[in-house]
Amino acid sequence: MRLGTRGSPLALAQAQMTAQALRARFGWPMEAIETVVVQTSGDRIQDRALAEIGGKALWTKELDRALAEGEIDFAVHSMKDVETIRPDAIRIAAMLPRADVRDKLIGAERFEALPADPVVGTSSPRRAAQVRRLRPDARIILFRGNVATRLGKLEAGEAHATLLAAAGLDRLGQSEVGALVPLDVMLPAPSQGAVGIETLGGHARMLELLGEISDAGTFDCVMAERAVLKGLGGTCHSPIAALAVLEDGAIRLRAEILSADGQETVADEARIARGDAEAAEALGRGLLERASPALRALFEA
Ligand SMILES: NCc1[nH]cc(CCC(=O)O)c1CC(=O)O
Repeated sequence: MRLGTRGSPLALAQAQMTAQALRARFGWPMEAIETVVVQTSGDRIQDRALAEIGGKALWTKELDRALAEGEIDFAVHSMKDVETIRPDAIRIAAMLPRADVRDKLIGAERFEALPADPVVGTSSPRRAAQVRRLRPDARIILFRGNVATRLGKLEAGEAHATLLAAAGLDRLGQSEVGALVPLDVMLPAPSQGAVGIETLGGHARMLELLGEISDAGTFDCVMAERAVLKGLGGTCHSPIAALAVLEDGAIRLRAEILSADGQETVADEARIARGDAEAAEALGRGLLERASPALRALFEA
């Protein structure tokens, strides 16, 4: 079976986790799964913000094509990097159990410990807005590239601090890096910490096999967060955070949108049934209805 993945160290680590989960579940030998690395435009273009160059499709379109053309049987993605609306032929077949969903601050123990007028490197509109909410004196500079590249920029003194997902650091064996940011300080991006596996909707055997290693709780929570994004018409231009967690058989869903300067936050929370995408979408739409015209405009681009 051929597993398609991007070639970044994080993507390769996630691909290995997925291959290992399949081998363990079915008792397959090492050679049963071949890893096929597909370079994506997102990996090639490093000097501009994702939002500027075409959004999340840059991480998926080459893998989508490899699936469609039968070069790979399934593709492994960070769910955070997978657009809300997928091509008709492609199905999210499974998700691995979710890791730590929180962000980590690297460069200081807490935001309050940063010097006056701190320079913070990130390319995420959500993180930039959440940082500015806490530290209006912060200056945000663009940090892109893989995890090692970003840590290298920090090391080189280009910024006082940066933010990375704990999940990515953990998967790269760098759990000791950075300080966990509490959820009430920074609600994570929709789908943060989740690894998803896609295949063709017409590939029945693959859908069935992948279903066997899927974590149903993670799947339902991440789908709820993606539905919030859909309700908002959100893209990677928009500062959006959402987190769903299982609670007594249902889902507790929290979400917020922020103005770029972090001075306006609209947040909401609801208990919804597992699988109720409509309720999650409605929560997203509700945020927009309560936003100022200026904030709403961020979502109409
Ligand atoms: N946008 C890049 C990206 N996509 C997924 C992760 C981390 C792993 C995850 O959230 O599952 C990262 C890096 C980061 O935000 O630190």
